[in-house]
Amino acid sequence: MAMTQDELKQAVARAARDYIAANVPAGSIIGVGTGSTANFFIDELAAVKDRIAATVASSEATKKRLEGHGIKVVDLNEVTSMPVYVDGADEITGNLEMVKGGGGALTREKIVAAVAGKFICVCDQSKLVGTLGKFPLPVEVIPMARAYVAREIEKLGGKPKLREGFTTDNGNLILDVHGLAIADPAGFETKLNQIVGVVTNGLFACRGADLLLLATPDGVRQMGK
Ligand SMILES: O=C(CO)[C@H](O)[C@H](O)COP(=O)(O)O
Repeated sequence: MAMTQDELKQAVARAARDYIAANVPAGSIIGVGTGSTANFFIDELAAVKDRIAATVASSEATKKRLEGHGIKVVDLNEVTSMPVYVDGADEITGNLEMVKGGGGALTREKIVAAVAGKFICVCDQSKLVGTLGKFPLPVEVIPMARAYVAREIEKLGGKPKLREGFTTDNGNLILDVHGLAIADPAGFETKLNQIVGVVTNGLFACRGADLLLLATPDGVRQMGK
């Protein structure tokens, strides 16, 4: 019988847990992402929680779920060394460039990932794409800059749509940018960051993932290292 998407997410979450148990020194601090795949990972991490010192959460939702399992969560400012950050993605290429932020946690995700030695992306095979941009690209904006940023994004060829009724953990808004086919992810990431009022965009290409664990019906494939 074909595996469901949730079964694939569960399988990749287990593979990430096993990777940590085998490769990350005992007593490490682990960065943890946001979303449904990250949630499966959190549930798996609970089984090896005695091996890790603590975690850093990329959202309030993740913090709540980690603490629900009795896993310690610390403030990123207390952390100087974090070997790995584990998170999902909305899209990822074979070069391990990603679109993230479907759950709206992109800014904290990018910050926690920046501190980590290695970004481990956990996905089911539906997320692997040739070109990024079919999934609307989330851009977090300061509320007073919303209309200006939207006009500037239109000049770059995107169609921004305000995520209605949504406020980020940082008190900002999300514009989801439709109609993109992103040929140069790192260049476009940098260009969007130049627009005044943009806090973060959901392209993770200047710093992409280091290792992709990709769940397929034939098992979990590894790309990168
Ligand atoms: O970037 C994210 C949240 O901001 C998630 O990693 C991304 O949306 C993937 O989520 P899921 O695992 O639920 O498909």
